[in-house]
Amino acid sequence: MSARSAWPDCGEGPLERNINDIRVKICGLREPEHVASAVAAGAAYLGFVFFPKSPRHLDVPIAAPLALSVPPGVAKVALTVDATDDELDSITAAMPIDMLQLHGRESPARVAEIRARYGLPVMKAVGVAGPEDLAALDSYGRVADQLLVDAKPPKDAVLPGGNGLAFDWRLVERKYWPCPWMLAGGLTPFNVAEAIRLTGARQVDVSSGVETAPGRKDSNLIRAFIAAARGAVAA
Ligand SMILES: O=C(O)c1ccccc1NCC(=O)[C@H](O)[C@H](O)COP(=O)(O)O
Repeated sequence: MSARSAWPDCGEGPLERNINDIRVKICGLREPEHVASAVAAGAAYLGFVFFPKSPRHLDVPIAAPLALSVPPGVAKVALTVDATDDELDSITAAMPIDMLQLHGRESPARVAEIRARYGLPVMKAVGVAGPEDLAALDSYGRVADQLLVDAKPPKDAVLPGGNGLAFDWRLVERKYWPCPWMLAGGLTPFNVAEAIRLTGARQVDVSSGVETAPGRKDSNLIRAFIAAARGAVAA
């Protein structure tokens, strides 16, 4: 993947993909079985969470073999929250990572700094609850390789993401930013097609919606989500 190209090279992946396909990211994977299910079902990105307060958190020595098991063509995304350089160093030194997802309060300057330091594409998560949140997407869109347009967490939430909450998709209906973007927040196998149709998103991200309990992924739900997303037609 080139530095500013946010699109992983899917040409040599286990599944042939069309450039027009909806790209799916399954986030918060912890078990080899679920990594394999997501890959076989056609996920374009797999997310590994490095945030100790999360039920999806992975210690680096546990994450490394999982990341190494991912075939070429499927992007491995390391999700961190306001990580220090030391923390990012330890993740990137231990396993092959294709993209860094920043899910904290990283400033645009910090996004640019991380991008330069690691030479990896960076996806910045931005929480949306109302129209006042949209300006941040413009500013981060100028420094990040991708935007993750996610639901803003409730004020008392322990997690800054992965809360299974949706926002009003009409806020981002047919919006364009300076870089590619991914829709997230409360997506499930049952609503993802409607979310794609309404927003025009070409990429979607899910965590809670393919779980039976926080942190417990389910292969059937993963397959159902990917099939529903890739079957959706964004008008
Ligand atoms: O998933 C987590 O536990 C998590 C922890 C800390 C920061 C972000 C986290 N997840 C972010 C994601 O990428 C989720 O996929 C995204 O927020 C959507 O989550 P969900 O609404 O649960 O599908």
